[in-house]
Amino acid sequence: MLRIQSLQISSFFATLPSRSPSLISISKASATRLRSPMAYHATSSGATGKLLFRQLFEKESSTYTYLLADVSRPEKPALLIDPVDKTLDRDLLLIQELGLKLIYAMNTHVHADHVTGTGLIKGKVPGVKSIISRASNAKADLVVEPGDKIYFGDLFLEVRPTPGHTCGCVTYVTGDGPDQPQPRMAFTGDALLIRGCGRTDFQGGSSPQLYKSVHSQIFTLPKETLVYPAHDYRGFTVSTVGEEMQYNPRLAKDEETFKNIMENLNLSYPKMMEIAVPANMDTIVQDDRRITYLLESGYKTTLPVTRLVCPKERRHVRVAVSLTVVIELR
Ligand SMILES: N[C@@H](CCC(=O)N[C@@H](CSS)C(=O)NCC(=O)O)C(=O)O
Repeated sequence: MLRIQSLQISSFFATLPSRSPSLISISKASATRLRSPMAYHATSSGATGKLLFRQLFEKESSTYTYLLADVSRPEKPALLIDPVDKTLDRDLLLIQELGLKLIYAMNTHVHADHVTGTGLIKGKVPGVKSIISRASNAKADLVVEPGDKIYFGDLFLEVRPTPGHTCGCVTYVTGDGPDQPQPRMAFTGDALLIRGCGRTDFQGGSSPQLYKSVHSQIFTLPKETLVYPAHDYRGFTVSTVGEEMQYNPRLAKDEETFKNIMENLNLSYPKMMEIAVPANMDTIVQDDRRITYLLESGYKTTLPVTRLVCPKERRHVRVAVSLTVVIELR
């Protein structure tokens, strides 16, 4: 008699010495650039899309993750903006419960205060593509540039360059058109926070550049555009472009005053910075290679390998393995 028993282990972590090429060999995956904005578009349906939107919070780093999906499509294609490793299981459960198909895991920039959930997602949900800006110099499956459009179903996000907090910051803005959500929504990362903005004292930060970015790329959007930042430290959840143009205590000022404010913030460096920046730069691309592992029982199994975090200065490589073991019982 032949019985097939299938055992699914969705996330299994191993800490391995970095010099163990015999067990796991990890190649550098090359990022692919999507060449034309239309390259993201699955169909050219004229039907009005319907947006499902959720704002999710990670309290240790006060980070917002955003879930967007086109629920007018049968497969309900979805994306996450700025997922956090610590809250990833929560977010993936929500996606599963809502019957969505996650297609993109995107970052607005290389975060310094938390580790992105992108790599974990790729280990747990096959087929998801990671996205970050080319200017960030970080690794991802798809690197985007100003003007690119990222389609999920009939809806899309437009990529606007907003450097200044980091050199690679972008703002993702929902599409402009009759079949796109109104008012528009701007996912500003750390460029523009509610009544604040990202600091400019590391990671290629520059206060003149941030001032120019926000004024030229965000404050030129319709005033009713909703502003959804990557962080809030005071309990705000959403603002509008018009509100921030009027009341932002930093960016509503003239440029000289803004620079002066930014030079005198006196913030301590994020506690996670030394771990988060290298981990998030080295994102986290599913490696196509597979390893064959000889089990103690004598059975062989083949496992897909995901590089999770590999800060260059660290001695160990952490590897996430999504494992399905098929045991044949005779
Ligand atoms: N205390 C937090 C870090 C707080 C911080 O520096 N936040 C950044 C965004 S994350 S790099 C920032 O730009 N803040 C601007 C501000 O005005 O607060 C930690 O230790 O993680």
